[in-house]
Amino acid sequence: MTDPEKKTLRVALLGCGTVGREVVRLIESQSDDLTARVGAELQIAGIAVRRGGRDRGVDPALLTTDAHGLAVRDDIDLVVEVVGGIEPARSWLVDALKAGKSVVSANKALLAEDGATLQEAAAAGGADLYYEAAVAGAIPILRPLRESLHGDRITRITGIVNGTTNYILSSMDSTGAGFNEALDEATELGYAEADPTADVEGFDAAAKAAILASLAFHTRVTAADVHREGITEVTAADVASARAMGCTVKLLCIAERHTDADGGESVSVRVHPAMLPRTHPLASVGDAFNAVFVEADAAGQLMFYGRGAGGAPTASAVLGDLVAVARNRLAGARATPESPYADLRIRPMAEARTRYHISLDVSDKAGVLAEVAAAFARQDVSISTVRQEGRGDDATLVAVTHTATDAALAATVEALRELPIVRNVVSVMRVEGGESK
Ligand SMILES: NC(=O)C1=CN([C@@H]2O[C@H](COP(=O)(O)OP(=O)(O)OC[C@H]3O[C@@H](n4cnc5c(N)ncnc54)[C@H](OP(=O)(O)O)[C@@H]3O)[C@@H](O)[C@H]2O)C=CC1
Ligand SMILES: N[C@@H](CC=O)C(=O)O
Repeated sequence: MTDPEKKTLRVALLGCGTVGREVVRLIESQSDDLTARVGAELQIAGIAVRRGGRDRGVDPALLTTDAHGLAVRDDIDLVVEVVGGIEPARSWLVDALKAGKSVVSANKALLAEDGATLQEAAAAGGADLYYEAAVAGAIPILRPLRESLHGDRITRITGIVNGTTNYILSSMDSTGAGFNEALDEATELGYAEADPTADVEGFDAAAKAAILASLAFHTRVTAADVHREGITEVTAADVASARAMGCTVKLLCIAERHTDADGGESVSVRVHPAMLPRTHPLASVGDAFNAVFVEADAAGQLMFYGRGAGGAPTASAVLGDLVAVARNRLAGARATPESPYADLRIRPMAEARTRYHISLDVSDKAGVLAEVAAAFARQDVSISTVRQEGRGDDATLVAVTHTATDAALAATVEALRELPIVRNVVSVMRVEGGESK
């Protein structure tokens, strides 16, 4: 409950791990400044963790293992959730919001799976729900989409939104590090999720892609609507092959607005590794940095860049939201939530227009090229470049296509697998940039 005399807002912190610890540090170390910016003191009234009895460098009297009890306690004004996962976090936040507590969350998995339920609870409780930290760590991207670009029409978002996979791919590219070694480093640095499968299999990026697409296109996109591929199949040979083409491999999230044949609109949202020309603005985004490239009708192209993972960068975004919800609360106001009014059709991946880089082990005989080219032609897929590496039994053909539907490209790969002269389809990867759709 807001104390009008003392002007203190009481904060329940759910989670005290990589991000939570930094939230505590920032609130404590900037206490006076935050009080001046908010107009009231932000006081941490309790901290929920899973395992009690550990020294966490915080006042032990604040610790509890009853997150739900803390979130709905009468004296709590603001709830910060930095635990992660769907349940029990959803139940805690729904009950806190219905009880009128303003909520700040970094939980992209929950927001992408069931943001609608949280928004309904926020509306029922007349409370704020802010989640800037859920996408791209410290980078302010959700607020620009929700506010600054609200008068424009966004057509496309291309992003690197997972720090762990970008760290792994950048290390493989620049130092030749192995996949597992780089993943261990990313985990040690606090970038990876509690279960890093969420990072390397693309679930984390897909959740962020769903949140970005929902805000950019004013429609409901959930994680289940996002085509998702991770980076576990990316090999050192793929990275070297990309390098030979003047490209680098990145895990991209791509959200596009389309005009359908009947004049209506649809959106496609996908996450997959892709070869990107080194001249592309996203190609130079290394380490655990993230970047989001936004294209809009009037604004043109914008790029948002910064630290996308790690305790302190993420806590920076959490604190920004905390100040915003605290101010709203003092003003007796609530931010107008984004409406999914556009209700756009979600296009399946098969309809997306992409390009493929295909590497084949072939028998180096006369007519091989013609047979391979015919397989592409049967699917109406046009080849942009083709080159042969090696000779005889070691011959490899590398083909890069022009843009075609993903369905036609996938069918081409299946047809190539059936050709007797193709010993092995060594790798298939999409290519982004460098050609209009
Ligand atoms: N790390 C990052 O770079 C970023 C993380 N995020 C998101 O922020 C959230 C937190 O991430 P992070 O700090 O890395 O995660 P951690 O795993 O480091 O911390 C999670 C915290 O939640 C606590 N917790 C887990 N289950 C419960 C439970 N049932 N009841 C009470 N407390 C519980 C844990 O307690 P205990 O300490 O006892 O285990 C721990 O303190 C996630 O949603 C993540 O996706 C967003 C952007 C970046
Ligand atoms: N595991 C995530 C953390 C931030 O969202 C990542 O690597 O980007």
